[in-house]
Amino acid sequence: MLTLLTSAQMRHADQFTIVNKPIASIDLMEKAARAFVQCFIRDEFDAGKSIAIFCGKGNNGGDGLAIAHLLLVNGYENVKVYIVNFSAKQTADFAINLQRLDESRCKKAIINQPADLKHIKPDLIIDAILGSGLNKPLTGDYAELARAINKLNKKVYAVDVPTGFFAEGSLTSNYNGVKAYKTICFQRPKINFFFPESALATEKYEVANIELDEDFIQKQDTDFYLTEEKDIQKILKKRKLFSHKGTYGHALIIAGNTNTMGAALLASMACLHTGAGLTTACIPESGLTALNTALPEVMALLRVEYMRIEHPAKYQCIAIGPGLGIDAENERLLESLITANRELVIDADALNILAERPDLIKKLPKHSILTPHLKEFDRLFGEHDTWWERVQTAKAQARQLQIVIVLKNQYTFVCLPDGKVYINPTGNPAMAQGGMGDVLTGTISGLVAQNYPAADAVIAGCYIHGQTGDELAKEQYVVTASQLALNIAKEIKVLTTR
Ligand SMILES: NC(=O)C1=CN([C@@H]2O[C@H](COP(=O)(O)OP(=O)(O)OC[C@H]3O[C@@H](n4cnc5c(N)ncnc54)[C@H](O)[C@@H]3O)[C@@H](O)[C@H]2O)[C@@H](O)CC1
Repeated sequence: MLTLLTSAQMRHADQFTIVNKPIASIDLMEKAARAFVQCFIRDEFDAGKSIAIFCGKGNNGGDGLAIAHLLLVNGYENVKVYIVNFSAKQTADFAINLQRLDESRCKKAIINQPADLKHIKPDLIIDAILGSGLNKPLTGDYAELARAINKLNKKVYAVDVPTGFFAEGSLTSNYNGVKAYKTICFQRPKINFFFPESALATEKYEVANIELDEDFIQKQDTDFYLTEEKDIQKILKKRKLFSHKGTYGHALIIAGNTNTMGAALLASMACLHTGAGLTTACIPESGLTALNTALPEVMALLRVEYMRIEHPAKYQCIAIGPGLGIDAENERLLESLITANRELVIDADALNILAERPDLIKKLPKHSILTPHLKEFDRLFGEHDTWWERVQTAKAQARQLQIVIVLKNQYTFVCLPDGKVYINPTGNPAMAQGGMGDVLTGTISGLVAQNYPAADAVIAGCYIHGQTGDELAKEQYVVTASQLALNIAKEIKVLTTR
């Protein structure tokens, strides 16, 4: 798990490295500039392009000056630095790099006001005006300058963070900073890169390693972690010799209705391909033929019969919700399962039923797993203006109710009962189609059935689900839910044998 740090924590990591490595602050800046240039050159190898580097007078600007020098050294002829002179304050490292640049043949100009930008027509822009030192929203000349840079409509590479972008905390939808094509940030991604509103500030990001003290960084107290492939490899177990279907658990998927039987099929299919020993789908009678035809390995239990079962102890996992419908009978069923105090995987319509029954939310069995998307989440826990606020609520509810909340998005937030948030890095827009959530529920259920603890099942389930989609998207414009379900077993094999 990669710890994700706030800007203040990153500053501590910088300082710790400077004192303990030891390395002079100016040399660390040089290292950052080198790391940036290495990434930049990989993308933009045409040394003939004209590059405008906008530098503030803090350390972000200091990086920009060092980058200018290194680009010249690397044969980029048309580099020009624009010093943004809106404040008299400058840092010591900025001053040293300015002196170094004065001694080189780099072209330089001063921007005293945003209007000075009028006649600039570069091919590329590097934004090093304000970095992680941002302490208030952009106003006045800075906001004006950001607007003018955006109006140039050029490819912008941001150093560490785009000017005006807060690395953590609530992001508003009226972002007024520099809009970057790519942000090359140092050592760690910023927490806010995983929040949807960041799309207004940067299309993508790349992390450049500047050799800060990793031990120190990993030990920082944080609520945010980024899941890595090696974490999943540690979680997943190989199939055992002499094992049989009973070894891998029995999952009950309560899903589907007259017009939504597909959801039950998709969740059951994913559960099967994730490796549950037995999968039973609890469905309405109208879905029997479909189930028996499409998924011969899955057993059927008619919903009316299930109503009579009082002790669902024979299942290692019970999932409820995909395509379920929100009628009174399903509400009674959900209530009886919650009252039986068995941990559940709760999705889709079961979440919608819960949203109408706050009394049931309070009684949710500990270690239950909720998998809402944005709208389902807000129905459950109230409207939120920003994703940051939404994730704060998810963290608080997961802790208070001692449940796992899987807040689904491009980067899914897995909120655990201990208050920690694990951000899932896999998945892609080709997966944005109906049925994907049903497949995720089935994947998580398959792992719970195999006796993985709730947190492991969810962290691994989200990763496998996204990774399977990423592999398919390499060759496809869109990935359908059933294709994804069918490919899960292949991806788990890759993860357990790599
Ligand atoms: N040794 C270090 O600390 C390292 C720092 N690095 C760079 O340093 C950056 C951080 O540098 P700084 O802390 O000097 O800060 P910045 O260069 O981001 O900002 C400079 C100053 O701008 C002012 N400011 C903040 N918000 C403003 C606003 N809305 N309008 C106008 N002025 C505003 C603040 O007073 C701040 O000190 C990182 O993003 C990174 O690029 C890298 O060189 C790696 C090493």
